[in-house]
Amino acid sequence: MATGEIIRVCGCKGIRTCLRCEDGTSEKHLLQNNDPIHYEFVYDPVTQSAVLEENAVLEENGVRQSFQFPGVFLWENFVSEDEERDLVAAMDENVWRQSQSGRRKQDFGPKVNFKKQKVRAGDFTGLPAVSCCLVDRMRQTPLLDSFKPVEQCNLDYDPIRGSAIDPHLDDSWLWGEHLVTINLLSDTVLTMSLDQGREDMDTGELRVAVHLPRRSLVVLFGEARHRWKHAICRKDVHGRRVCCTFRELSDEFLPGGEQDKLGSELLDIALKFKGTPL
Ligand SMILES: O=C(O)CCC(=O)C(=O)O
Ligand SMILES: [Fe+2]
Repeated sequence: MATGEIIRVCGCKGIRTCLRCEDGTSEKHLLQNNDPIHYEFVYDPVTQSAVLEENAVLEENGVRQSFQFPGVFLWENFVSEDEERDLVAAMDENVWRQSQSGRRKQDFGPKVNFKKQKVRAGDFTGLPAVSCCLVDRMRQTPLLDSFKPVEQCNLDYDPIRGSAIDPHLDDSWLWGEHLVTINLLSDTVLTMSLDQGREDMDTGELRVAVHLPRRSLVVLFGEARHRWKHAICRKDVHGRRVCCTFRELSDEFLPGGEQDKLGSELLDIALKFKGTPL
């Protein structure tokens, strides 16, 4: 080991931290407290709009009370309580690997190098057997009727580890239009954010809280997929939370695309549902 190299007890790298590596000697976590001006909205699934939170007195800054927020689809009670218990029990039979920001993960998907834009099957053995009926069920809604997941990533969040995921956009070179997540074991909030605000508002950051009930499924597509970043804030993890995110292929890997042969090989593996985590 090189002199001065820090031995970390967790999966964090670079600017990411969790409660285990914020030991008081690192000042990196202070970065997380520099909270610039932002405006808080709440997503209303009935009107599919973002509504300014109560008590917010922001109108004098030219901030609107609400705006349409397309690209979020919420399916409450997607899994039953019994299914939730069985799904998590099946996941816990497999190893959880340490990941960044206090998360743990299990991956079922092809071997990808996003920087070099290279993908191959590698050791991928397919999505897990327990997901077969979940995928059949999600395809019953028109939005997902042709959804073919090629990757599943399970994440485990725990308030004791300070688990979170920073605001980010998912890759769109390999992954397609719909990001589908099943939220298990506790309610949480998916925080959507737009750094520059909207043209018809002033310049502060905008945040829209999408409340995710336990056992619900959420789909991000359109603007909510490509323009708005998404995050799970540490303050919104109240108990153990496990989620399963399913991703489909982008057009480049679908019939007629430049890499359609590779795409169909990967889908053949994925949809046999015989996978074990990588
Ligand atoms: O935990 C979640 O619901 C979101 C996870 C996520 O955004 C990701 O894995 O890219
Ligand atoms: Fe994401």
